[in-house]
Amino acid sequence: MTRLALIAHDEKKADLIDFVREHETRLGECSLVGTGTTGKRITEETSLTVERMASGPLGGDMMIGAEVAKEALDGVIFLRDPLRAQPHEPDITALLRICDVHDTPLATNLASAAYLIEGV
Ligand SMILES: O=C(CO)COP(=O)(O)O
Repeated sequence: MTRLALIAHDEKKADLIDFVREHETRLGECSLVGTGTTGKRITEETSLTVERMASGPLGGDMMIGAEVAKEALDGVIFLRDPLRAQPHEPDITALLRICDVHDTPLATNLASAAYLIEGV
């Protein structure tokens, strides 16, 4: 089964929830993991269940990165907030980097996320 990570910064969480609702059928065929707050909100606000890692600022991005390093993920959708600095920026950069190291599909905006879920 396709295993996907879903992550969004606070300003992008509503967009990700709308995306999940719009693509519920396709995403329902996948196993989903996410950072803490993102996973909680998707689980509460959509029909899908997300396995939750720690919250991003507490190491959640690194936990997702470890899954990528183990090649245990088929893709990562990470809606970053491009307009605000994050306290855990090094963790975010590390996650993006490890996706490139393992050639793991990574979408950081909604348009590319739509392509990603059709392609994985
Ligand atoms: O900060 C995040 C990703 O860098 C997301 O973490 P949360 O889903 O816990 O808000």
